[in-house]
Amino acid sequence: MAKIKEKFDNVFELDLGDGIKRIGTKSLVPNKRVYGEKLVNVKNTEYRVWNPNKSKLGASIINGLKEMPIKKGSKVLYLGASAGTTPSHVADVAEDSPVYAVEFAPRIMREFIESCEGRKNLFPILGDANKPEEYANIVEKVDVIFEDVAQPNQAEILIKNAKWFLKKGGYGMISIKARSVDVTENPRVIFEAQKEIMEQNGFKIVDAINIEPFEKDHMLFVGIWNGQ
Ligand SMILES: C[S@@+](CC[C@H](N)C(=O)[O-])C[C@H]1O[C@@H](n2cnc3c(N)ncnc32)[C@H](O)[C@@H]1O
Repeated sequence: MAKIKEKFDNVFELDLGDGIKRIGTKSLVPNKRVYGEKLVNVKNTEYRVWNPNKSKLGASIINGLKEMPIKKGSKVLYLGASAGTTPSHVADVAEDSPVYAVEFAPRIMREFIESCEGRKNLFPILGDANKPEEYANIVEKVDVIFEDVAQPNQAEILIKNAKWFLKKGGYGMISIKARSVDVTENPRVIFEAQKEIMEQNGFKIVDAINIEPFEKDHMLFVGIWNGQ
């Protein structure tokens, strides 16, 4: 019999009795898988197992994220939605609050739109995260910006979007892929440099998680926005 414990708001530790550490979110759309994830029923509630190999946010939670800024009721701007793996879990956590999810590749966007079916709080936006002004007519002020775009200017994209959309005291969460910045440089040097860009532009970094072994040379930073 599976056991369940709430780790963070709307994020659950699932014990399926096999000794493997798993987390999950309540299925907002029961019986619907987004990326082939396992569905587990406990006491008449269905949970989707959050696969850390396919989600950097999932990996960060397994690897010891201190606090989860995305909670029930958080308004979220998600940059780099891809086909919706992590955005779907974020939408489960936010529950009845909007998650605006930006993706710039039209082919992936079509898959993402399918995964949004039935999810009343997940809003797909075809757009370039470098140009927040282009979706400013859709997105409102948010509590959290989550970014996973794997681009050379990752930190700058977060700052640009924070200036438009992040509430003062809100959180920026960013997955930094060292190889997208510079394949030849030592990843630690890149992480420090990206962190410094955030600190010099209005973020106070409060958490930093290395997400190996799930993803090589990736860090997740969490920062509080001072509002500029
Ligand atoms: C690593 S994948 C994201 C995976 C996704 N966050 C998840 O966990 O399910 C990065 C995505 O960011 C998108 N992307 C890259 N640059 C972007 C930009 N400037 N604006 C919007 N999307 C972008 C890519 O097309 C790709 O789908």
